[in-house]
Amino acid sequence: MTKSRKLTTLPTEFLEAVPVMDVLHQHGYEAYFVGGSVRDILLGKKIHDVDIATSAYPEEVKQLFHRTVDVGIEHGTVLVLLNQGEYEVTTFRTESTYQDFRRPDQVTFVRSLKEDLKRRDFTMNALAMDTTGNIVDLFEGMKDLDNRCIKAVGNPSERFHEDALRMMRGLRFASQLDFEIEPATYEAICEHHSLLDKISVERIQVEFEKLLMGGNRKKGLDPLISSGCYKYCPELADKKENLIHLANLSNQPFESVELAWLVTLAALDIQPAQVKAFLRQWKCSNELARLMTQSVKALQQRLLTGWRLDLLYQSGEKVITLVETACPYFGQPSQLSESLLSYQQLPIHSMKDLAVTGQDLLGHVKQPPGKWLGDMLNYFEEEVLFGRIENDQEKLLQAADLYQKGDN
Ligand SMILES: Nc1ccn([C@@H]2O[C@H](COP(=O)(O)OP(=O)(O)OP(=O)(O)O)[C@@H](O)[C@H]2O)c(=O)n1
Repeated sequence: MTKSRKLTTLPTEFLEAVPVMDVLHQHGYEAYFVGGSVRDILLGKKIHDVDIATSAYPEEVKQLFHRTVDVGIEHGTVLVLLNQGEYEVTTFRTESTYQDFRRPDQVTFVRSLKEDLKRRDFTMNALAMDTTGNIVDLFEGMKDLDNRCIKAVGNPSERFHEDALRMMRGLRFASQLDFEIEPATYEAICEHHSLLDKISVERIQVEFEKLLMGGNRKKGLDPLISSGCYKYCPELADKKENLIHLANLSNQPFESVELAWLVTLAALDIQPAQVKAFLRQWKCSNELARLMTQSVKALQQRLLTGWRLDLLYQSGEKVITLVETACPYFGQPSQLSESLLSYQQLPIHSMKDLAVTGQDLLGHVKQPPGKWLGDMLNYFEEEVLFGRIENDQEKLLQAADLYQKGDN
């Protein structure tokens, strides 16, 4: 497929954007599809959004369309609203000086497609496609796609000095696309990994998660470790051995980001009490941190001794499902349906399921509300869960009398 220099049929995502490009053409400007969508369509993958690059300057783009939004005008990007769609149109540009290794210090708008493609990270990302499906391939991107190879455009050191994140992007593409990193590009990553020091955690996190979620994770993790890039990922600098362990687990793709983090945290031997601090360094959400704290704890126990009743109860279906799905990565078969059944068969699933409420107890015991009430409910919760008292109102009220007498 990638041998062809022309796509015979354009998918809808591209066709819908053609009217935008037609307007640009009618006014004498060039316009092409560029970036990830061109790469992905040539690989037969699903397209997210299409990016359009043009020789028109941002102000010129804005004059041609009734409805536009300045989404990143300093970098040349204007959002064009046409018919029912929204299209990012970016002026051809060069990015000359990158003093902070992050963002181009100086964007220069140019009229030449070649100049624009030449500043892009990898040859497979430096392809352009016109509205008829013709591929413009100035840097042998098609050959590299065919060879399943990630190769920097031009001099890799220059590309990584321009934006150090590109090294992490290269590793994540290796995992996502199941591609090899070309030797000179890999060597430059080894040489320049410390430039990642300047990159924000948020951007590294995005690439790391994509790497974990890729179809061939090992292909991204191995060079992440061997190149030294891992040292610039939060909290991983002294985790080389654990990362190797992670890379050598089953390479079965993760079906969710939560599962990816759970297996990663367990392989890295992060203890439940450390999970929150660890994920905070990664700028992950508090919600994920809470879920992972519970899940790491439950996974440890599941792998060691199997589920305990109280842990099933505290975990709930979401954590049980995650943990069971993680088990095969650590050499234990998943017992998802059995564990969910055990959970469903618990006598209660929360305190709300108790056959008595706080109000019932207040009415029965005839004591002003106080700490005793919470203690009693906690006691009943445990007794009912472990089957020592039946979840029946009458039985619980009798038990309340005994409890009051200190007879529990
Ligand atoms: N650090 C970067 C980021 C992006 N690009 C260029 O900008 C395009 C669009 O970038 P982006 O949307 O971030 O990534 P994609 O390559 O489209 O991949 P994906 O959508 O899978 O993240 C890339 O293809 C590449 O040509 C680049 O050269 N250097």
